[in-house]
Amino acid sequence: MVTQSIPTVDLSPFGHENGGDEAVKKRAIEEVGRACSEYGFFQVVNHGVPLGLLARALELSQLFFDYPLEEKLKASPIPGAPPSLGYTKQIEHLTDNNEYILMFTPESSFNVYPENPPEYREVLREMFPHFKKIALIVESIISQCLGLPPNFLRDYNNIRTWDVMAALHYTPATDGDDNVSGQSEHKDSNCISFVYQDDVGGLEVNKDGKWIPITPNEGTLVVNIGDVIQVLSNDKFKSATHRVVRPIGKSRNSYAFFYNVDGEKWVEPLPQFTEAVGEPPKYRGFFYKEYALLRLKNREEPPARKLSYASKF
Ligand SMILES: O=C(O)CCC(=O)C(=O)O
Ligand SMILES: [Fe+2]
Repeated sequence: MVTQSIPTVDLSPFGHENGGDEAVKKRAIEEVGRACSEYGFFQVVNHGVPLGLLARALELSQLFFDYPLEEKLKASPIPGAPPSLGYTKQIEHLTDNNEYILMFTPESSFNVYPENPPEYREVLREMFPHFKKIALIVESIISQCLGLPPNFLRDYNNIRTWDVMAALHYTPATDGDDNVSGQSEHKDSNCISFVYQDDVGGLEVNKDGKWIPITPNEGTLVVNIGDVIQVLSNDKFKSATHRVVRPIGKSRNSYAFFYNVDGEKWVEPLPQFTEAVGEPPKYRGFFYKEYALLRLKNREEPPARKLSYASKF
């Protein structure tokens, strides 16, 4: 049996300030386009995020999450701060068994950092702008493979205050555990997500009803399309369903960067994928903050276009 895997794209030609081989770039853009319409997922190598930093960040996560709960709770979110920045452990009775630290851009005063290990705070702060940089590159590639100008999504989505980074930890499943879920199946509501996972594995993407495991590789970042791109592109690119399965006997650490749109942003299928090509919009428009709130409460899909005349279209 051939094991399916998601496509891997080399980003080295995009790292140059003044160019990079145009033909190689064009091929990479085509590959990303195929991956986004077939899988909603791909992997990138030569992404420019220093591998030493990623490795150190995973080590520090392991040290932090190994502390007693009491120590970890010292980094609890400030009550009322959006959206629970700092350390959170999923409530025991929930299906998903994970704990995490969330942070906004290092400039944000809402962030709550762990005091220990002492180096952790600086490493978390250092990681964020690297993810942001790679997100801008991938965003431009996605604009191009949607047939839009390279800066289209960047101009549409120019407020960076809703980007979120998560350091995630999954406790090991035990033999005979009837729940091995780390994160149950879901789609990401944001624009584009980036995941760096340790060598334990467990991230899986659903394609045509089958779960494809994403094999960890220390040089690789996983990229997936979120609901915002699915809606803007009127389903040209799909936000793929994925999940995390907890491996037996091994704890797992990962980092996720959720490249987002601002809460005040109005999101609806772009005319390029509707009027211009004679396709009806598949979604009605929404302010992103309303959708983000809805997704916090439940795991609904983007609001489908209602067929009644009373709807927006
Ligand atoms: O931990 C991972 O590998 C993926 C996390 C994820 O899918 C999410 O937080 O939305
Ligand atoms: Fe996700």
